[in-house]
Amino acid sequence: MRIDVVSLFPDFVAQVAGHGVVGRAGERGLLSLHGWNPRDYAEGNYRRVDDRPFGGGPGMVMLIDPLRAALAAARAADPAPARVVYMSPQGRPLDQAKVRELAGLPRLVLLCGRYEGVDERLLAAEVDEELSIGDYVLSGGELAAAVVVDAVARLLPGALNDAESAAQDSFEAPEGEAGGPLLLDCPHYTRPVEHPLGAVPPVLLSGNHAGIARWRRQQSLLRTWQRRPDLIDPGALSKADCRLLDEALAEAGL
Ligand SMILES: c1cc(-c2cnc[nH]2)ccn1
Repeated sequence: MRIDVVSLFPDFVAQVAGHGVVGRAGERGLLSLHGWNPRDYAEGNYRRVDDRPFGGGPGMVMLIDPLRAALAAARAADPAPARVVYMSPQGRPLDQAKVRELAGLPRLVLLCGRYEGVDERLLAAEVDEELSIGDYVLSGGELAAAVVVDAVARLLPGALNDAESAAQDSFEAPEGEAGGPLLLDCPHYTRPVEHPLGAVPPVLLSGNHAGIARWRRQQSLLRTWQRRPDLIDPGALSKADCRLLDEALAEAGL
């Protein structure tokens, strides 16, 4: 998979590409990451990339032409069709389903804005979709683009080792449970068994794999119910999950 990032801060791309799962995906030939700086396509002595907003108001707006030229250069760098995504608070919230969709594409171009944003005419003409990583304003789209790059890289076949894959799966709908709820992860524990901060739940020390799987599922259901009830459609829960959740709620006195 190829990801091109259009940004006024190209070293940002190198930072993301050089570490962890993204770096390893690059080393394994699973992902190539490229940066394109609109300032390289800006004209005039000052190579302007922004200007004052029509209608007045604070801040600056990114100009159409440098962005358009950088996008054209990115598109032309590879024959595969590219999905152009603008990282913006006005975008659709990013979720794991969208990450899975993006990870299945041959190419992705991530457009990062700065200042007050980008001239709307560029967005209308060049952008396929806008994505938000949350309801807050950042200094620019680069950190949001890094989130997309990391989340997508983790889903590329061969990017994760076995332990990492297992951890990743805990956030995915379990295989074979089509439409099963996306649940929050269960609690995790490691040595020591006894600690001033508390003990490890005995079931995890029991060696009873079925019992451990049941406890983990129940904890995920309970945690999701308590922290992100929006992720659970009670009518869509399996009978087994309903029983587990009811039991956990009763035990918790909820
Ligand atoms: C995506 C992008 C942004 C953002 C871009 N520029 C300022 N904030 C915020 C949230 N999700």
